[in-house]
Amino acid sequence: MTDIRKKLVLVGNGMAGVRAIEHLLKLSPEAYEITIFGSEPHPNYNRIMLSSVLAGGSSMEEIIINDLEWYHSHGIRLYMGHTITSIDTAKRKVYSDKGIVMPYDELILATGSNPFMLPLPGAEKEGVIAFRDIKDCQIMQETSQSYRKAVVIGGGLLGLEAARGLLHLGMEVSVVHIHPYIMERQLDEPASVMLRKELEEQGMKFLLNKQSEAILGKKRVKGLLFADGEIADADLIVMAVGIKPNVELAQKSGVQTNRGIVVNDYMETNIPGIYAVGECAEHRGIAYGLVAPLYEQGAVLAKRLAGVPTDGYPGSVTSTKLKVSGVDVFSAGQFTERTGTRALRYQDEIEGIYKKLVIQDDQLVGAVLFGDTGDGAQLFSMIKNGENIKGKEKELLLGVSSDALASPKGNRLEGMADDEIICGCNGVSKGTIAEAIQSGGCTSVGQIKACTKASASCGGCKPLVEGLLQLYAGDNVVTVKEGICGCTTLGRDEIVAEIKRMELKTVKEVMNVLEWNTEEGCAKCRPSLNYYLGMLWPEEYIDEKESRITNERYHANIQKDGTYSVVPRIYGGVTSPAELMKIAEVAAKFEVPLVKFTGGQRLDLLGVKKEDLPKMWEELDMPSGHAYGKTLRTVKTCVGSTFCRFGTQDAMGMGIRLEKAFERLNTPGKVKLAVSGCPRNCAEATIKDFGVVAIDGGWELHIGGNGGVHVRATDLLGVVKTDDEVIEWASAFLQYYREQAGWNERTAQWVERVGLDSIKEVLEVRENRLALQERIHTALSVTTDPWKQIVNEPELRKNFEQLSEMKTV
Ligand SMILES: Cc1cc2nc3c(=O)[nH]c(=O)nc-3n(C[C@H](O)[C@H](O)[C@H](O)COP(=O)(O)OP(=O)(O)OC[C@H]3O[C@@H](n4cnc5c(N)ncnc54)[C@H](O)[C@@H]3O)c2cc1C
Ligand SMILES: NC(=O)c1ccc[n+]([C@@H]2O[C@H](COP(=O)([O-])OP(=O)(O)OC[C@H]3O[C@@H](n4cnc5c(N)ncnc54)[C@H](O)[C@@H]3O)[C@@H](O)[C@H]2O)c1
Ligand code: SF4
Ligand code: FES
Repeated sequence: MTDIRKKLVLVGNGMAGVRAIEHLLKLSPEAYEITIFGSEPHPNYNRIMLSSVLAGGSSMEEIIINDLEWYHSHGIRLYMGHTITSIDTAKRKVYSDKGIVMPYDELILATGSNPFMLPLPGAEKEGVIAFRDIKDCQIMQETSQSYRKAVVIGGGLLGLEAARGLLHLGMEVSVVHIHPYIMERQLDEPASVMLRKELEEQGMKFLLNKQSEAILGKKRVKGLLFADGEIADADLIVMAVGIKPNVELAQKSGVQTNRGIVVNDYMETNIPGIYAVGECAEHRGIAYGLVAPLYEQGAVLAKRLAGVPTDGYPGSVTSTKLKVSGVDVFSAGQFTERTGTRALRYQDEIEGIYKKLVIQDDQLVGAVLFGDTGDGAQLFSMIKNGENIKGKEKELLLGVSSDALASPKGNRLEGMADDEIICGCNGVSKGTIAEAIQSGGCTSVGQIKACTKASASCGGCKPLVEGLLQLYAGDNVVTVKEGICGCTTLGRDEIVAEIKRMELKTVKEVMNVLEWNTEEGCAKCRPSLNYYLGMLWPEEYIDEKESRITNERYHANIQKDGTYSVVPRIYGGVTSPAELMKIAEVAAKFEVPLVKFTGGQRLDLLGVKKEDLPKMWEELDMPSGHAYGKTLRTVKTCVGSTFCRFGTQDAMGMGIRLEKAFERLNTPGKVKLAVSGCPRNCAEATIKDFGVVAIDGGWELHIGGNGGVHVRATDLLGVVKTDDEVIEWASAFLQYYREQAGWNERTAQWVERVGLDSIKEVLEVRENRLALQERIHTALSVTTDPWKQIVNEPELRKNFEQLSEMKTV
């Protein structure tokens, strides 16, 4: 019996083309007899996940989207490893390089892109490749077995993901970039600089502002020569300098091309019956290079082919997320300022967070997030929907949680149309996820991932998927435990318990024994492990300087212009004319551009050059104020009974005693204390981590307060009579916090998480307090003043000054 169905041929067995076919099969499963040709010898796979394969996160098998059984079960004829070399548009036939001639009624061109290869002399040498397909991935894996040095040309998304993968494979990796800062197409300069520093900490080297001139070597690559005459040694060169739409077949067959194959809003080319979709298509002058818009195009094309009415494809706003473990970078829309736009920025160099929102006519038009990208998906949704955000700008900058999204108040998710794409990487709509929860019974993000593929690639959509879970599954949501970072599935408590149980003593040992999935860890887990090990083995553990954040390594806060600030300790905020004169002299001698009183009652000398730091510390001859670390910062005091007529206790004396007792203590997050001499509370003790307020005949002890972004008033821990009791309770509280909280968790978050009662229960038992006090004494007994140590140890000082002199690339 002859098949009377129309013949549909797809050229290009990649992500966009096959996605269009999947849609078509849903809309009109019997309409076409389908044939697919693909040059690659594989079924359709998730190209996005090649980065994950290279970085050791997925296997080749795991990235197959449609296995051969899928083609078979849908009656699709598949020619793998066949390249279509010509089209006879008059006779409606395509010709393959292996001699197949296939007639068509409708033809889809989905030929994707070709990587752009710099036409450098020597580019044909062995060991010079792109990063585009499974074959490239395999070459990199094989090369890493016998060679050491890799150079990646191009500091864009692809280049950085390739570089991370090569690091994982054990190679030394240098990224060559033509501009002064990386990912300039997605990031502004501050975010780019933060990203580069983070990647440098993971082991990547950067050669910026470099123009590649020639590839050196005989048969195989040996090095890369730059226009300035410098040479980078290389056993492997990966070019990742952009892509160009693959239009060759269309061009020679008379289909109109420009940069890409020119299509209208229905993905139709100038030749009747021929369509183009994906990276090869140029729509309204744009050829997209990310899957989300390509999937949107595929959905429109499928409707067109199925005869289902559609408004057509309007074009897309795009967002990107770098898929490098331990680094969170997000960028969307129009992220640079131009006439008529306003920008809001938030930068926290200590926590490594940068956020920028670009606003035009009260609408969010672009965003850049670094370090904390949890809100990326929501912000992107707002950019796409053109929502009016007047009055909410700051709230958005500081962060909206997924709870807020799902709540009736912030019902952004509720208001979203069912066909709006939630997961751009995998083209999963809100409706599909809702169905998986409501009809498919999914109750966790993992189940939704398995069922719909949403959140299976870059993970950027996870907050939205969580929001939908809350919206549709409510109380049935199963929260799946997550690791402290992408390098492990273990949570904080499990890690601490295992370190204790197995007596693990170094960061490397923990990573090996607890089977970290990255070799070097990341910026989240390395400092955490360093802290936990120091907390558990105070007398044995040698602090790993390289696992500390930058400010803690330099013992000074880096400022936005690259200079540092120096804050000496002034106990309880109480100083003297002699001390003030000394600070003034040092400030004048080193031409410090700004001297400022801090909120914690001390003096901040700002704008100090890196190379001046040890000399200034030496001349000041004062202890470090630790204004940069996760440790005791300040103890703010009021004048108390010494001068104030309302004062009932000596607030200054108590503050100084507390500061001397706990200075230099390593804590999970920074710790601020305050002491007020009466309940008028002029020292604002009730927004501190540990606040002491004098009352008649004693002291109130308050815990878990915070100023800053999320203001939290303290909880009352208890009331004590004597000064010694204040010290005993403060010691016990701080040590309990040290032992129980997660690294980077402030007391306010910790108290909120575990509850005041659970803390009281432990601390109200005197034996517990004394044991905790003893342990805090041990921890404190091994600390030294870092400034003095550097000043007095020539080796450290030399290293420090050499470090200071190093040029930042
Ligand atoms: C390593 C890597 C990571 C990426 N990460 C992301 C990411 O995180 N997020 C994101 O959105 N995008 C990412 N991308 C981009 C994304 O993979 C592409 O946008 C997407 O794959 C393009 O789909 P396509 O179908 O248009 O082209 P392709 O997937 O390239 O498919 C085209 C197919 O057509 C075949 N073909 C070409 N010409 C012919 C012919 N004449 N005959 C037969 N077959 C032919 C090609 O061999 C190819 O298999 C990444 C890309 C790479 C390489
Ligand atoms: N996470 C993701 O979303 C992701 C990951 C990988 C790839 N992709 C997509 O794959 C495609 C290819 O990625 P890409 O990074 O190659 O493209 P790209 O165009 O985004 O970046 C190329 C980079 O190379 C730099 N460059 C250009 N010429 C250079 C030269 N001579 N020397 C050094 N640097 C040079 C450019 O300045 C640019 O930053 C893009 O469409 C990208 O969006 C996306
Ligand atoms: S808190 Fe009380 S003692 Fe301290 S300065 Fe204010 S009024 Fe005086
Ligand atoms: S958006 Fe990348 S996995 Fe969903």
